[in-house]
Amino acid sequence: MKILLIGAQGQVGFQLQRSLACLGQLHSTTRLDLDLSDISAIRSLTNDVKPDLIVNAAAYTAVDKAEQETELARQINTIAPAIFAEQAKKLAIPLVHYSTDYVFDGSKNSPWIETDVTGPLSHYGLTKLEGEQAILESECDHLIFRTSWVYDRRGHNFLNTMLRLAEERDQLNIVDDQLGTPTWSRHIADVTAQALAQVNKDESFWKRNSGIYHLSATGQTSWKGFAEAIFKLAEKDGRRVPKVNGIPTTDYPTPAKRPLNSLMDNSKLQQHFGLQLPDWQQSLQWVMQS
Ligand SMILES: NC(=O)C1=CN([C@@H]2O[C@H](COP(=O)(O)OP(=O)(O)OC[C@H]3O[C@@H](n4cnc5c(N)ncnc54)[C@H](OP(=O)(O)O)[C@@H]3O)[C@@H](O)[C@H]2O)C=CC1
Ligand SMILES: Cc1cn([C@H]2C[C@H](O)[C@@H](COP(=O)(O)OP(=O)(O)O[C@H]3O[C@@H](C)C(=O)[C@@H](O)[C@H]3O)O2)c(=O)[nH]c1=O
Ligand SMILES: [Mg+2]
Repeated sequence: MKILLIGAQGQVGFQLQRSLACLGQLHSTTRLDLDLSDISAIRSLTNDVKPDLIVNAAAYTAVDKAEQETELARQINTIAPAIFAEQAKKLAIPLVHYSTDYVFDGSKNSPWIETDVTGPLSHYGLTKLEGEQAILESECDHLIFRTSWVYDRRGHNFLNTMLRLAEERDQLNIVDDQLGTPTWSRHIADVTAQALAQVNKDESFWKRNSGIYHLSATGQTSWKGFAEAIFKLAEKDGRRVPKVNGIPTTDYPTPAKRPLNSLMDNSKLQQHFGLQLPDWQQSLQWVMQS
């Protein structure tokens, strides 16, 4: 099997290079090989590579900047996935894609399920939602994993922001009324590979399983709770850590609005693939020790 992996230098894409390696021959691209704002380049690359599967881990993920760079965010998060889906349908191959908790408005009092009504608060969330919709409308075989609060040792993420700020500041004000679940990019990649490993055993795999899946770690916290867990582990490691003050979202104005409740119910993932992620604190410990 030949797998075309897009976004191989991102948090999830980088881990996918490792996780997908045993499933087949990988053709990985980064921004240098394929600029996703170039529609004709997307079409010619997929036609040239002739993959058996496309995995798109690229995205415009700068949530606040997306409020300004609206058109670029739309090109990467909506148009590019639409073209991949169109190509997948044309070549009769499946597409794996990732989306976000930010498609929701955060108003629910319990974890979000896949069929809940969406209502993005930010332009990033809107463009990601429209990317999902384009894939569904294309009617290609697909898996869309909606994940949340992704972090890793490398890349732009909350963990690395906190470790950087710890060097610079004695105190940090962190919002404590946005709830969610930090999810290690390695586990997103592992779930992707383990779900795909089930394809060959099941002739009706795509017919039965095409759709959206929530995919986050187990447990829940706030951004303040995430920061405190990071600093607890960093302190054990002998690093200097700042004092963390909890603040409401209203005291931390940002260009993009974020959902108050980002919690995701992962039952559908368990039901279809028998897969689940460990508790977020366990994963954070592994990441910090690595
Ligand atoms: N990060 C998070 O917290 C969350 C992410 N997700 C979703 O998960 C998926 C993976 O995200 P994650 O790995 O964190 O994202 P990253 O931001 O780490 O990686 C995204 C990759 O996309 C690439 N990219 C951006 N624009 C272009 C372009 N014009 N042409 C080619 N490549 C481009 C980036 O390249 P470059 O490095 O050169 O900019 C980067 O390597 C995405 O669909 C995202 O929306 C969902 C929930 C949470
Ligand atoms: C740096 C900092 C952030 N915050 C708040 C702002 C925000 O509400 C929250 C998280 O900030 P960040 O900008 O790191 O996170 P953000 O970019 O909103 O993270 C999101 O990224 C996209 C791609 C997703 O899909 C989401 O799942 C989510 O992971 O923490 C503080 O309260 N204090 C601080 O010092
Ligand atoms: Mg961010």
